[in-house]
Amino acid sequence: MNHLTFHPNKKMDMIALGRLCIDLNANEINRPMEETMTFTKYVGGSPANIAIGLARLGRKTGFIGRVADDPMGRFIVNYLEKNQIDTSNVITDQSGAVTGLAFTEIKSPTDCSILMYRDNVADLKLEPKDVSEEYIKNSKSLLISGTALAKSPSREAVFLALDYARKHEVIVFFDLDYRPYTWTSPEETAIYYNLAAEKCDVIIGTRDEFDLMECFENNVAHDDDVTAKKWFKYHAKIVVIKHGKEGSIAYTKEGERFEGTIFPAKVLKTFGAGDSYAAGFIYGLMNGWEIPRSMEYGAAAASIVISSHSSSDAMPTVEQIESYIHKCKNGEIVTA
Ligand SMILES: Nc1ncnc2c1ncn2[C@@H]1O[C@H](COP(=O)(O)OP(=O)(O)O)[C@@H](O)[C@H]1O
Ligand SMILES: O=C(O)C[C@@H](O)[C@H](O)C(=O)COP(=O)(O)O
Repeated sequence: MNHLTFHPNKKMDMIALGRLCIDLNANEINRPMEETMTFTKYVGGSPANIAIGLARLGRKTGFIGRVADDPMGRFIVNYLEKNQIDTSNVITDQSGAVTGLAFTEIKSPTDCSILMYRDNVADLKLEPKDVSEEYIKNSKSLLISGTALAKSPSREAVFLALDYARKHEVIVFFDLDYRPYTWTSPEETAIYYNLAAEKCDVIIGTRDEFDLMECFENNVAHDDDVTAKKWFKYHAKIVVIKHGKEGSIAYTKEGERFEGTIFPAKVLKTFGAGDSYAAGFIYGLMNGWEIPRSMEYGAAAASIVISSHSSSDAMPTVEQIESYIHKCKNGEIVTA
């Protein structure tokens, strides 16, 4: 069944909007931050990671965002360009804002945390005037991430991009990507997340993220079916609820429900799972695949990334995913 219709005659496959940051991932794994001495630098930020993931899979991808006018900002733009991501709509901020940093602590493969430095960050300085109607019109899809809704003017820029997408039949993916640091309160988050989600075709989030959005509702059982149904009254065609190593569940407006399993992984760290899952899943949908096959691709991409040191640089190619799935099905890769 064809759940999404991507416009066939558009130049770009996906434009991502929002956060372009730096991840500093601990080199000394299995240690708390207090004892971690060295880090490796990567491009980071959820929408950046997803765009890199989709570009690695061969899709034509672009970005709308702001970077700081500093060497970190230039590192990000160079990296996107090296990965064939169009940066014509990435603006260098001149307000003195800085690049957002995420230091990761890997205490154990299952106990990871992220320490974010996000005061006066360039990505949240994105303005409505930075969002080009023409650029969005020429893309088959738009990806927004929840963090870009955290503050003005980035918040207004997201809503303008959503209006342009609706006007020009651009499919919108919403990765909820909740990061508490930049929000004032859970209530504020819920209100803006709900307003944005009403306009999106595909909503992807963890159970915790949907719980946050439902803070004014009565879904005490945290029931995925209830969550998904709500969105089909609006614009959504597909809702995906992720459950970490328990896998994921996808719902469609037509009433289908698909359970996605996971692939084995030699887990180094858990972050990066969601972004790689989104890249693989979106790739499948854009190929016109059925939802279970798209979920399988997302889950395989996630297993590859959580078995690697980075979230962005480790994004796999089609060949890597195919080979991973093949090896798992042959029993050559098993959970560590
Ligand atoms: N420990 C794990 N082993 C294998 N796959 C995993 C593991 N954790 C997550 N995944 C995969 O990554 C997907 C997204 O992970 P999840 O943790 O739910 O998202 P997020 O990283 O956004 O919190 C899962 O649906 C699953 O396919
Ligand atoms: O999103 C960030 O700013 C940090 C990411 O780059 C980081 O790699 C990460 O946390 C990925 O998150 P996930 O894919 O949602 O697990």
